[in-house]
Amino acid sequence: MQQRIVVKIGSSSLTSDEGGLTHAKIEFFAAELASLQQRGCQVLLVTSGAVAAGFRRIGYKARPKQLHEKQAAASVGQALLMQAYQEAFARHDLVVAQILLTRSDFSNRKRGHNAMATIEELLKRGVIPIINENDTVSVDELKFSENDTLSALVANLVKAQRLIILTDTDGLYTDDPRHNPEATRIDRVDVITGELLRFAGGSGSAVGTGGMRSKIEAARIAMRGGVPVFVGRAAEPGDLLLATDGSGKGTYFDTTAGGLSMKKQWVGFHSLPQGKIVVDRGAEEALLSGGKSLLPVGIRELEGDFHPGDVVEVVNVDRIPIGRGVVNYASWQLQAVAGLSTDEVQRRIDVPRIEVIHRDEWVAV
Ligand SMILES: Nc1ncnc2c1ncn2[C@@H]1O[C@H](COP(=O)(O)OP(=O)(O)O)[C@@H](O)[C@H]1O
Ligand SMILES: N[C@@H](CCC(=O)OP(=O)(O)O)C(=O)O
Repeated sequence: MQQRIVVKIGSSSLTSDEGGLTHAKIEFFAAELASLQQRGCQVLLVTSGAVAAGFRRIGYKARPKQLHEKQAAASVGQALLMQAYQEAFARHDLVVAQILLTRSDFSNRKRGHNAMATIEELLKRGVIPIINENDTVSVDELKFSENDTLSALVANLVKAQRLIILTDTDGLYTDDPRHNPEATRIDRVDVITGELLRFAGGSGSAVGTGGMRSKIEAARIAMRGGVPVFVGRAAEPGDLLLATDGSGKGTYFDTTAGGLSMKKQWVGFHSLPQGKIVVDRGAEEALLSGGKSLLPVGIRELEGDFHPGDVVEVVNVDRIPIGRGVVNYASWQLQAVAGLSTDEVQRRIDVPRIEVIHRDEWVAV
């Protein structure tokens, strides 16, 4: 089977801090991706840069902050970005396709399936799908904002053999290397720990948004989907091939397990939770360490109006999210039996399954 590689390029690698595309960089990356394709890989590109490419053209002095301003800048910049990619890839006889996605395209299974079918067809025909968030229609509370998360969801969706996140630093350091010259690079990560997350700060440039923090979060999503990740830099010709082969300038996040099933990935990362359930310490332990299902007895409170089959977020008594799952109860039913023993629940209401969330439909975060 052909190797399938998703490459994500951040705004900081494509544009200048003052705004506007750096065409030499686009040409460099197009050549790098073309060499990967020539080697027989199927290549998908997740690109940022629409806002950064467009803001100066429409009169903003710096990257705008308000949502409607960013959307206006993105709608101008996205066209400029695609034009630049189209011209750069044409020099390598490659055709590109524009795919703009929102979070709801992943949460709605039919739309996700359609996007997937389109991408498969494009790959079959040797076309390079170029994916960005559909910035002009994304609403604030559901926005990806940075494209790191989007690239991880895409990598999981297409079952990529590797996700390569290219940025302006050569990997994850023990502190932001722009501010701390003593920081040292971490070459390999097997498990994403709290300490690792504390190393990672926000964006170091005037055009990037997520910083290293969102790259680690994205790596976590991809690793759970069974996709190994590289985060680093490609600055010299051949760097992308090196990154693909395991000797790139950056940090490798490895996976050992085969990854979650598509159903569990949907529950854990794509779905939009319709409510929230607060569980006590015993239930938290049963879900996280005991491999058990969630029963009504462990429920403290709930929020939201949900129905059987919806996904809800589960939080502990400190309100820290611990996972998500598919509920077997409507919120009004659960309200009536929260905290009660199984016998008591069965005396009071008639539900087809006693588990509030079955362990097969539960994903820890
Ligand atoms: N621990 C860290 N290691 C490496 N880079 C870090 C770290 N913490 C913060 N950063 C910053 O993250 C930046 C890359 O993120 P970002 O600006 O969002 O790039 P992109 O536009 O490529 O997504 C780096 O330039 C760096 O300043
Ligand atoms: N969709 C947006 C992404 C915004 C952004 O800055 O992302 P990133 O550079 O990946 O942190 C754009 O194209 O401008």
